[in-house]
Amino acid sequence: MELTGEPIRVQSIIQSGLSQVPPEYIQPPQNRPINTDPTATIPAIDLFNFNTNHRNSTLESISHACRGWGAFHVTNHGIPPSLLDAVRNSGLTFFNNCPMSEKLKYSCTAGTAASEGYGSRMLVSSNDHEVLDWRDYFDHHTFPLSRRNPINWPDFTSDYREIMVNYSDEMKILAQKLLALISESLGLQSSCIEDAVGDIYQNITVSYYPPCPQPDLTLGLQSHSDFGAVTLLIQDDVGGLQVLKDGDGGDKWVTVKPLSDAILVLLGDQTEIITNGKYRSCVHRAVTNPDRARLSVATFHDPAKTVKIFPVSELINDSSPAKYRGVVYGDYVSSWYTKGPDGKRNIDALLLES
Ligand SMILES: O=C(O)CCC(=O)C(=O)O
Ligand SMILES: [Fe+2]
Repeated sequence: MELTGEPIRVQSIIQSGLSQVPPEYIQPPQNRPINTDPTATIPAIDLFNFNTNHRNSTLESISHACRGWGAFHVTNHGIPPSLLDAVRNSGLTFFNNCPMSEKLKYSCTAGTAASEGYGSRMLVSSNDHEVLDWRDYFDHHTFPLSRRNPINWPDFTSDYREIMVNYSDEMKILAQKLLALISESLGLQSSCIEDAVGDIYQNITVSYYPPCPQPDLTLGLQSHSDFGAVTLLIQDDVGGLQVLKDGDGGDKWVTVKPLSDAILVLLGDQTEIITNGKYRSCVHRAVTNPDRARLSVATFHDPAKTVKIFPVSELINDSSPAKYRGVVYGDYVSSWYTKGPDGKRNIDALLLES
């Protein structure tokens, strides 16, 4: 999602045989991947295929995970493991086997935020101190259907587009079911959060993190929270995703250990606003390693750019006044692209005085 300049793919840097990362990928000391807590594990919630007999205990687990982490794994979610594998394999085959000259034909448009296609760098700015991510990605526009045009996606493997379409459909249904459970876990009508979001805009980003010769100095993806409603993420067995967890001894980074066939649910900033801060969006980042390329697939579910998001009235009262001012989603996204997260959660700009 780089907005300016000639794109450089991280994979081509590594293919050139460099033993040190170029200076623009070196993080300042305070952002380097230290301060990890090896003992903590993010919650895993068994959805029992949405069997209503388990609903109450599931709601309780969701409430707990959303308050404490803003992230949790789900198992028995109803998506066939073969589809998760097919998506991972299709992504890996594209990044590993498709020649760079072919991949570049899909380059996303420079100068346009979140444009569809093959790219690198998470964000931009006019800020000279910007540090780049050790990551390449492919972004797919998938919902509403008017945005979905599989002709823009790779066809390096003959079933790539079909698999992505299938995955997109399944993820949207799962996201809707999860938003219903998340609403109910707050005592709200099951449609509450989805009603606030409106028509779901879905993007699927396949991220590829090449091996990095200096993982202690770099980040695959800098610290951020996703700005939409909910992200569903799968990764391969390499590992490298970390979530920020608060605790008595201060904030610590916790590695999300790959859990076979599970899907990671990450709450985004709009869910934090809608729930008036009862549930927090999850701050996360990706670290690199020197040995193996890593792949993840993040499916974002967001409001339309024109929708105004604000805390739902049911969660506002005298003892819990509105915490955030309303924001037009498109304005929220543009402010992020203009300023970048810059160590501060973007959402904090919306905090009302209490
Ligand atoms: O690669 C990962 O695990 C994280 C990806 C991510 O956070 C994103 O694309 O927003
Ligand atoms: Fe993210």
